Amino acid sequence: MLEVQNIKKYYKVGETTTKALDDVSVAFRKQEFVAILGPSGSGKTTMLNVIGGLDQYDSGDMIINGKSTKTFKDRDWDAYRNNSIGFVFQNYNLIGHLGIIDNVELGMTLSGVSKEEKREKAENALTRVGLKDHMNKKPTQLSGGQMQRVAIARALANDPDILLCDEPTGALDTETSIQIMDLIKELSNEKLVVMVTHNPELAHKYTDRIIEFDDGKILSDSNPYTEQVQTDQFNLKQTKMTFFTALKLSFNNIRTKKGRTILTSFASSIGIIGIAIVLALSNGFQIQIDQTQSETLAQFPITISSVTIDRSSVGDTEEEETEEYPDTETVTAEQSDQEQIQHINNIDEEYVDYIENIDPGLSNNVGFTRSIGMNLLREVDGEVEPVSFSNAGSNDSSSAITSALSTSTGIGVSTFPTQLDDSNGNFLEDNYSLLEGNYPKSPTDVVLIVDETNTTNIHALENLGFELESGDELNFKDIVGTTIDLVANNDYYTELPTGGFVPNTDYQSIFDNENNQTITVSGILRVKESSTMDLLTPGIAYSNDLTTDIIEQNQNSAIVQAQEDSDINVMTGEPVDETTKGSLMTYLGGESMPSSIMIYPNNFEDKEEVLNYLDEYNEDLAEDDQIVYQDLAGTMTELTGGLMDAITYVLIAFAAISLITSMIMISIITYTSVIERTKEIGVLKALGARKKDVTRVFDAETCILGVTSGTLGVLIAWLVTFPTNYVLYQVTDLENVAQLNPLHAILLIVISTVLTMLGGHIPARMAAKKDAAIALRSE
Ligand SMILES: Nc1ncnc2c1ncn2[C@@H]1O[C@H](COP(=O)(O)OP(=O)(O)OP(=O)(O)O)[C@@H](O)[C@H]1O
Repeated sequence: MLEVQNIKKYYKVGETTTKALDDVSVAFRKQEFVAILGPSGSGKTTMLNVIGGLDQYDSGDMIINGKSTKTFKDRDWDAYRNNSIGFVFQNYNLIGHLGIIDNVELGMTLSGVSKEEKREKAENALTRVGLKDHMNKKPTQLSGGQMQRVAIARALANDPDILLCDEPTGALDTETSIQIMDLIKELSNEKLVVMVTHNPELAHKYTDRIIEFDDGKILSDSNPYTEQVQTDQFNLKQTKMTFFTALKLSFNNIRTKKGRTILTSFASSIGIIGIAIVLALSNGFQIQIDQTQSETLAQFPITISSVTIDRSSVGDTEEEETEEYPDTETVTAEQSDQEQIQHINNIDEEYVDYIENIDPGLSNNVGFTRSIGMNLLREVDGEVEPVSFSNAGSNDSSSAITSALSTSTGIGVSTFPTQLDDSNGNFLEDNYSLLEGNYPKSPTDVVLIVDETNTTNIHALENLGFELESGDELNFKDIVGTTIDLVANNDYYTELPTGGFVPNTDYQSIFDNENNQTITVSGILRVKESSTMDLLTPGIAYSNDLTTDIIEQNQNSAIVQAQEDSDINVMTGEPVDETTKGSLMTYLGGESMPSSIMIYPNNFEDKEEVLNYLDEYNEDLAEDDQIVYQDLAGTMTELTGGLMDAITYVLIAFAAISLITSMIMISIITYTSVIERTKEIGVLKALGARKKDVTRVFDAETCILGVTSGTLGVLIAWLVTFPTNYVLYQVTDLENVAQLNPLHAILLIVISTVLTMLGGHIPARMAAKKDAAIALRSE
């Protein structure tokens, strides 16, 4: 059945070598009761541990059912202990946090026996040792004798061939000892029982065979046996503990130290709480910022002006190292910084076409600004007078600033955007409600824009010929239907014999000209409350088509032709430079290209694609030919977004420090737990647990701790968001700023679990490496 041949087991500590087993050879029968007797330190326990596969011999061989164990790997030894061996120890070695039945089932749990079978076998074993009525107790609720019975039941439960008992009655009184010995004697009728004892009397009374040990050698053997050659096939069923079993085992253990677990989880959740709150706040702030941005910034279009600033070139200009306060007698001529970053966009027909081809799904509205002068006349109270669609007062300098602002921001314009796709909504109808009259139907229909309080610019009305004081109220009907004559350049300007031009001042006669087009104020529009595109400045607004029509009509007019050929202002006779001439030509309608283009993306998200589309145009162009656009909203978003990100990262970094601290703490706690559970590790190993299984038990424990602390952290952080939001609402009027993203919450729990498991894994590995024999000897 079992035979050891020339087994040696030496322990080397420092200089001294202890020969615990010194060339021991002995064979055991399949069924007998063997006592190993000997003085303390003679090697009895070592012999038992070697036979039981808890300790490995240095040299020699052990043969089980004819099979040599020389080639045994760790997992074979684990399986051997689990399948073939039952251990009974002097001090019982029950696992305190498990119930009696769980202790008995443990070996079977390790080998993956089904729940029902396990329970049945455990109950049978407990019945056999006479503990049927105590099955539901905890080990601590039993007497010493009863505990040893549980240990015997545990050893029996998996029905091993060999029962190894190390001084099973050593801790018991005489009467209880007798009961236990009777029980073991009974078991020896069906199994090989090897019992280590100090007590020769007990050995002689109960056992069939006495082997005496001294100094690691066999002194005598009362009933030697020579093993016949066995042909039995020796098969081992590998043990395997599932992670779930490990979890259950650890959960039971953790349950016995609730207070410590709660405190640990809370302490290690602080890092998670910190990160979760930072994330919740930054998430909420970002949502607020994004909302505000997409609401308010959507109206900031992408602007393309003929003269613009090339931001990308800021800082590009090569600053030569120039000496300060030099002694030279020369002056260096250099362009100003502004000039260096100024970029002239050559907006030509090709580019305008390119813009008009933007996917209407991305941006359906494009505004073109053409600073053109219109020759307008209106009959007021029987008298014809010149009027204009301008908001400028008679001596108003602010209008220049407003118009400069509107060309760069796209807000406060008078030309409503052109729709790229007519079938898809209508800019005016979507954003402005009609108070009176009609939405414009033709290019010659203009509208009066009023703000939320039905107020419009007084100059807009004055310039149309209405006589008003500030604060006066005008009936809708007095405005809607007003007609204005638009006069062509050729009819409006008179050529002087000198070649100069002057506006004809006989308004009545030009007014009666049949060539004139009639412009009608078709309606009064007010911006809708829901509108995110409040672009038009209060006053008269007209379509881009009207300006292009006027340009078409006037492009070949006499005054335009004359101005084109001349370097003096044909109206004033003053000499003009290129730029002034350019704006003069534009004013007279001689320039058909817009001075600026504003693209209004449909929403904040589509803007990126529009920008890509614009970038594509520039791809193969030389730097000077590129069209540079301004994206004011983008610049602002980058600023705020970047700032928010930076703040978030810094705060998370701080919170992460506490996460690392808690990770270290968990390692220490796991380490303590490993020390505390050393005995348990020994027992698990004696029952056949693999290294992996032991690691698993502790990994499972840290896993539970990680999940608990992560969940606790997220839960606390979530609860904290309520008072935080309340306070923030009181202080800033912003609602629900702190919002814990569920995805972040889950991620944090996962991070907490992974980190704590990482922190606990090293102590867990240490536990697995513990020598089973040493672990069992520990107190
Ligand atoms: N892990 C170890 N490291 C070093 N020496 C050890 C180790 N384990 C046992 N020994 C030594 O091996 C010898 C045999 O020890 P063992 O425990 O087998 O003796 P024993 O006969 O069972 O003694 P006792 O009856 O007191 O339990 C002893 O001298 C002991 O000091």
